[in-house]
Amino acid sequence: MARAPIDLSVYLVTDTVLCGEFGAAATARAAAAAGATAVQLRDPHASDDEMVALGRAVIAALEGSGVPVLVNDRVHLVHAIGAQGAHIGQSDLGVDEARAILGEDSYLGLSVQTVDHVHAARHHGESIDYLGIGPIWSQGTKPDAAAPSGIDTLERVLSVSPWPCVAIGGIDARRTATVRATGAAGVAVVSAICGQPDVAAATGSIRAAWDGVRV
Ligand SMILES: Cc1ncc(COP(=O)(O)OP(=O)(O)O)c(N)n1
Ligand SMILES: Cc1ncsc1CCOP(=O)(O)O
Ligand SMILES: [Mg+2]
Repeated sequence: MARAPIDLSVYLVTDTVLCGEFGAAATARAAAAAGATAVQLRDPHASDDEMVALGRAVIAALEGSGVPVLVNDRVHLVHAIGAQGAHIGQSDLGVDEARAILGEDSYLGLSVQTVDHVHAARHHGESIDYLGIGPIWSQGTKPDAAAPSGIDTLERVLSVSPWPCVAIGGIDARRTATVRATGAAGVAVVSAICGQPDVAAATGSIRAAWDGVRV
């Protein structure tokens, strides 16, 4: 297994609708320039063809940045897009199936909501690169998400996880410092970046909060 560790500190998850006319590709580029370290392409409403076109546009926009792109759910599109990995959840295809599609060189993230989910995934070992935990706080981006779990659940999952963990759900610059204090590897953010009037400034404030810089 030759995958380099992935920097998850400021992890942008795109939302095509929220990004609006500015677009997911321009959002990814502006966010990367302002300190986002990873991008997840997430669009539950897009067809596969639309997802491939969007993904290629995001990859092109990020060229030279070194920021990896991971595809939400649609693992079968990762290679067509030229992405660096995928993110799956408890209701998606399984880790073994995803890893078989991806091969050994691509990143794979898994969503968990509970400590039991971590224990159930433990045998996958190095097939998984990181966990996404959430929603931690109330959020309006994913209507079918579980109820917010609170920071206590994040701390409990962190205490048993053999993988780096990112928190997701209701995270903005103010809450980023709270997440960092738990020992998480990063914050995954949708609406605090996508559709913001100044994407670079919004990302920069999250970056600064993660880095502990007072602004
Ligand atoms: C980083 C990160 N963490 C969690 C999720 C949620 O994944 P999932 O539960 O599979 O829900 P969908 O995003 O697929 O609707 C995520 N996407 N990213
Ligand atoms: C994709 C996802 N998974 C759990 S919550 C969520 C959406 C988080 O969106 P926001 O960052 O706008 O709260
Ligand atoms: Mg999913």
